[in-house]
Amino acid sequence: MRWIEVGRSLELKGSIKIPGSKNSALALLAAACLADEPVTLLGIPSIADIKVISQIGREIGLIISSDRPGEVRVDPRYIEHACIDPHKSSTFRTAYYFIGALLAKFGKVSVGYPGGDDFVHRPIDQHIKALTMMGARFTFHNDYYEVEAAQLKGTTIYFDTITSGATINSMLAAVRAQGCTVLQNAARDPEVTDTANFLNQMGAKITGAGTDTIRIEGVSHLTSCTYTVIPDRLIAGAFLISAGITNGTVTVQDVIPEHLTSCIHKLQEIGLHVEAGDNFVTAHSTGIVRATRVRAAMYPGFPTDLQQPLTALLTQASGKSIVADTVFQNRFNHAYQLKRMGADIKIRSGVAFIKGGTRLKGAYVHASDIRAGICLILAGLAADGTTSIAGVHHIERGYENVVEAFSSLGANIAFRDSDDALEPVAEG
Ligand SMILES: CC(=O)N[C@H]1[C@@H](OP(=O)(O)OP(=O)(O)OC[C@H]2O[C@@H](n3ccc(=O)[nH]c3=O)[C@H](O)[C@@H]2O)O[C@H](CO)[C@@H](O)[C@@H]1O
Ligand SMILES: C=C(OP(=O)(O)O)C(=O)O
Repeated sequence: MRWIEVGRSLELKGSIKIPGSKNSALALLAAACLADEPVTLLGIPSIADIKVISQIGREIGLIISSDRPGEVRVDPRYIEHACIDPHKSSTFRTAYYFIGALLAKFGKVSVGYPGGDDFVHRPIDQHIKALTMMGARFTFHNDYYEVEAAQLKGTTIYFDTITSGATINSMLAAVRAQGCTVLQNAARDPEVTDTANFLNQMGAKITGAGTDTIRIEGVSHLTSCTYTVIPDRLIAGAFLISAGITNGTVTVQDVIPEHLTSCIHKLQEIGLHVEAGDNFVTAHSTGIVRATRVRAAMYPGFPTDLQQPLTALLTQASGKSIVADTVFQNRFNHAYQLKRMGADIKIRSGVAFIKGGTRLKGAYVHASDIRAGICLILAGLAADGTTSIAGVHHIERGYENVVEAFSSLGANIAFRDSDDALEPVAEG
């Protein structure tokens, strides 16, 4: 068994280069299947989810090679079939992008039900609605489902709820569909825009990505290109929050500061001094941590994926904070773990009420998903004693070298496994 041990670590200091975005990279790797020629992707993070999607790709005949870290060459010319391993599909969220990416070429795709972080209920009804409106037919089996379409046809789709996954999947399907597809009430997330930019660079005709109306004119051929994935705004946000909880100063480099706008404003409201340049953001603790209200919402709202790390910081605020998540209403597994560390949090009707100012103490805790894991690392940095975090495989789905990155800022943090001597990590 492996776990992460964190010792109290105050005043983190330094700079972190932010890797490419997990959520974008997953979409781009699937999108590469639409091309008729090899493409090169730069900035692809080395994380578990990418390894699984690459394995799936290889199993269907996609040739994926890499000469340098982050650089991935994808040759889609020899894809043989579109039967995606149901077991592997269920170990991460976005195997469904293979539907959008392969349906036009193969006429039939089979795929397992989506996995990923478990927030009780993550429906895919908007994917089904959009693809059905474009002419696809779904058949559901116990462990997998099949999607068939002799010819996808463009149409106007109004999403009942704003979803980045269904927006990206529909855009992928529309790229090689006949005629024009219009996506209304579309997600405006940077990962949607990134996918559209990559597709356009291959020759797709997509306009409006980044707004709530996206138009896609179907094309019959997509060419080779080299494209760099956007930086991971969610990793960047978590490191900025780490400055607040440790009373330190942390710079995130190679970021697009505009993608962090809601996070920057929230941290300023809480009391941090935040400075943004062309491609960096620095968060500097002023020693003040004010309580606040957070309503996690779809982009450009405060990201649900930063709600958990921010909650760790709010346990140290002066006063009572209120956190609601309008995207995943039950995304509070981390709160129960924080309570084991001494935090005073009550969850009522999908809202977390956090009484700040409690002294956290190290405990055995479990990361139930990626961001819960990062939340617990942050809490561990502020806690007395040693915090032992199990569920490391969840964290590794989304974070590259998380232990090395925090160590480089001065954190007392280490991987442990059952063979290690049970020496606690040092206290700062
Ligand atoms: C791999 C990936 O990119 N994951 C991100 C993606 O997940 P994912 O793409 O799954 O999230 P969505 O943007 O689709 O979900 C947004 C909201 O729409 C709902 N919904 C979604 C699809 C659907 O068919 N029906 C439906 O009702 C969801 O339950 C949720 O309430 O966006 C989430 C919201 O920013 C992030 O937390 C995840 O990190
Ligand atoms: C929810 C997340 O990921 P996924 O959608 O892949 O489960 C996340 O990255 O926080």
